Amino acid sequence: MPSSTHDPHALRARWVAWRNRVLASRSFQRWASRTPIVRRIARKRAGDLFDLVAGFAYSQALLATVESGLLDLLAEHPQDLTSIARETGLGEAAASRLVRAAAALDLAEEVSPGRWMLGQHGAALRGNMGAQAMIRHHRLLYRDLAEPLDLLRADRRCGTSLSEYWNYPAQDHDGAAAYSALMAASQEMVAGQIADAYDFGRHHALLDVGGGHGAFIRAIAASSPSLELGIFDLPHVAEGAGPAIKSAGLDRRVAIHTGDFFRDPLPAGYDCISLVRILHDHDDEPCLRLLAAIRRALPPGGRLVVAEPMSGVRGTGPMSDGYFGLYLWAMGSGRPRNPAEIGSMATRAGFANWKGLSVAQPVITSGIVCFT
Ligand SMILES: CC(C)=CCC/C(C)=C/CC/C(C)=C/C=C/C(C)=C/C=C/C=C(C)/C=C/C=C(C)/C=C/C=C(C)/C=C/CC(C)(C)O
Ligand SMILES: C[S@@+](CC[C@H](N)C(=O)[O-])C[C@H]1O[C@@H](n2cnc3c(N)ncnc32)[C@H](O)[C@@H]1O
Repeated sequence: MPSSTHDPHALRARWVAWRNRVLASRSFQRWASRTPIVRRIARKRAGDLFDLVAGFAYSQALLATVESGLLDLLAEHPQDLTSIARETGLGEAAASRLVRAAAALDLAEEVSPGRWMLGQHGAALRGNMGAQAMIRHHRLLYRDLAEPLDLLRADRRCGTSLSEYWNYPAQDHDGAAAYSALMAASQEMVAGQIADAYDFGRHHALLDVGGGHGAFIRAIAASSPSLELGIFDLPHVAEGAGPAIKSAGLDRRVAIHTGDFFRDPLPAGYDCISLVRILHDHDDEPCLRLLAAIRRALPPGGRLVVAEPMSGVRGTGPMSDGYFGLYLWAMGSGRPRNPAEIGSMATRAGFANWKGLSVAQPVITSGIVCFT
């Protein structure tokens, strides 16, 4: 639609159109690349665009780094190519190609000629088993994204690798165990962020709805020792929570409730309910039903804590819309939402108000708390 003089955004659109014509011009690009000061911005922009183009190759170099065992191998002592080749089961030429790619991505670092250790990204990733599990899991996502436009054109995204993997109600015991293990592996980083941002110790009892094998509840149990705890999940998932809860010595403190949160009432007696990485899986209408069920289960003064990656939060960059948007599309339901969208759904479902939580690493999760 052509911009009219009454359109309050017309000025911005005209500026963007002008700016983009300039940026697209080869002669402007050549001028900017040669000109002091501007040249720095031009290089940065060109590098950013190259990274966007090469992202898949970077991701696969990352996968090879994780799968080859390089993260452990380079952790403590410098290794030369002979030992890298031997330990990764690659030929020397291939090992050299891999470790150089890893170094280019800051996963590895050449500490003396021909000897390698972990780089800074490599060091952070080595301690993060959740991120490593996700890197392995991305095989399914990349399979679904091989023809992205076909995926976006499809009305119903059933039959994708991710829709089968996350088919919650229809999963058999093994399928539920696989996705619960993936979630549990990545839960440590999420729970740590939320426990630092919200004091669960102010409550008497916390119910984690969609709590899987209880990784979130186990983390909160450690930081809030007087809290009573519960998990609610589908029967074939919750049955897997028992052994983990027992081996953590929490079987007297954690109640396991089973049911379908879209059909069955949630248990009463909890003054706090958490939804960790649940709402973004579902479209708006089922989310509203779930939020209304949670509101009904909470007593006066009760609270709901929602934790998941959210869009529009400073520090998240392209993570939410650029990654989770496509991930959830391939999964066949849900979407990333910003804190205000989730808060407004909660108020439509009967909550009085909400506020955002200040989370240290919003690339891992954001959070809001909703008040009855
Ligand atoms: C001390 C010295 C030498 C220098 C100091 C310099 C300094 C301050 C360095 C910073 C060090 C530091 C604190 C690093 C921290 C790094 C962190 C926290 C890195 C975290 C990385 C997290 C990653 C990569 C997480 C990835 C998560 C993914 C991909 C999650 C995917 C989740 C999915 C697909 C969930 C699916 C569930 C569903 C179905 C959508 O509901
Ligand atoms: C993405 S996982 C998140 C698990 C956990 N909260 C976490 O962050 O690691 C979604 C969880 O919701 C559960 N779930 C999905 N649909 C459900 C339903 N209709 N009723 C009860 N639980 C359900 C799944 O079994 C799974 O444990």
